[in-house]
Amino acid sequence: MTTTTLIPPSKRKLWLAAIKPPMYSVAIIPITVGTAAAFSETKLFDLKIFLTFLLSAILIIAWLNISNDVFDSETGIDKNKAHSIVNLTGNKSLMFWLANLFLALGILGIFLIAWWQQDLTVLGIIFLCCALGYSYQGPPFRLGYQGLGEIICFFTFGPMAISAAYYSQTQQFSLSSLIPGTIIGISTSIILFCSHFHQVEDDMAAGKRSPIVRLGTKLGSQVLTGSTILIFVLTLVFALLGTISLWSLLIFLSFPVAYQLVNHVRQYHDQPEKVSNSKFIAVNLHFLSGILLALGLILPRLL
Ligand SMILES: C/C(=C\COP(=O)(O)OP(=O)(O)O)CCC[C@H](C)CCC[C@H](C)CCCC(C)C
Ligand SMILES: O=C(O)C1=CC(=O)c2ccccc2C1=O
Repeated sequence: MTTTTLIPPSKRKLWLAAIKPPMYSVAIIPITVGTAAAFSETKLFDLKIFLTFLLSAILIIAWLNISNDVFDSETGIDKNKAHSIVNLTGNKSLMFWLANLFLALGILGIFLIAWWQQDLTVLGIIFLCCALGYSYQGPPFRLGYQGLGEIICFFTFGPMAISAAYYSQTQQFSLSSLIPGTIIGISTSIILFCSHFHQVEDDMAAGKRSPIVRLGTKLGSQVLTGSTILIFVLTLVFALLGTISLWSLLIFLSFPVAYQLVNHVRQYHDQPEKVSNSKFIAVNLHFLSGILLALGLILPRLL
C-alpha cells in the first residue's frame, strides 16, 4: 500500500506565486503594441518615452497586485490563499504603503512623459485607468465582486492603454489603433476570466459574483472558447479588409497556445486543482499573440 503525503509548497514557491513575474506581460504588451501601431502609421519612435512608459506600466501593475491582496484581506476572500502577499508578510499596512509607493513612482514616470510633451493627455488616460483599476478592487466600489472586472480590464488594457502608448509617441490619436486595442483588450480579459475557474467556492463564500460564479464553469468554458476564437476572427477580418497589415496574420502562429488553453479549460473546467494553471496558459497566449501582432505592425515598415 502506498501513502501520499501532501508536501506544502516551499516559501520560495509561495513568494514567486505572490509576485507573479509572468503577469507583468500585461504591462509590457499594451505599451509595445501601442508603440508599434504608432511606428507603423507614422514611422515615429522615441526610445526614451517607450522605456519610461514601460517601467511606469510595470510599477502600476505592481501597485495593482499588491493592493489587490491588501483589499482582499479585508473581505476574507483570501483567507485560504497562502500566496497572498499580506498572508506571507503578515503586515497589511506595510504592503498598503509599498503598493502606494509603486503607484506614485509609476504615475511620476507618466508625469515625466507629459512634461516632455507639454501635454497632459497621456497622464489623463493612465490616471483614469488607475481609477478604474481601483474601482475593481477597492472600497467602497469593489466592482470585481459584481463580475465587472473583465469589462474594466478590456477597456483599460485594450483601447485606453494602447491609445495612450500611441499618443505618447505621436501626440495624436488613431482610429485604426482601436483594432489592436480591441484584440489586446480581449486577450487581457481572457487572463482575468481564466483566473476565476478554480476559485468558485471561495468566491461564493465571500459573496463575489465573478463571471464564473454567475455562468457556471461549463458555460464559462464555452464563453472562453468563443472569446479566444474572436481574437483570430477579428485579426483575419481587419487584415483582409486592409485596415491592418496582412503581416498581422502572424498572430496565427499563437494558435497552438490558444488551442491548448481552450482544450485544457473545456476538459478541466470543474476541477479546481487542474484548471488553476489556465491563467498562466492565458498569459502565454496574451504575450505571444501580442508580440506577433506588434511584429506584424512593425515589419511592413522595416522591409
Ligand atoms: C488584480 C487583478 C486581478 C486579480 O483579481 P482577483 O482578486 O480575482 O485575483 P486573486 O484571486 O489573485 O486575488 C487585475 C484587475 C485588472 C483591473 C480590472 C483593471 C486594471 C487597470 C490597470 C490599472 C490599467 C493599467 C494600464 C497599464 C498598462 C498602464
Ligand atoms: O493575479 C491575477 O490573477 C491577475 C493580476 C493582474 O495584474 C491581471 C492583470 C490583467 C488581467 C488579469 C490579471 C490577473 O488575473
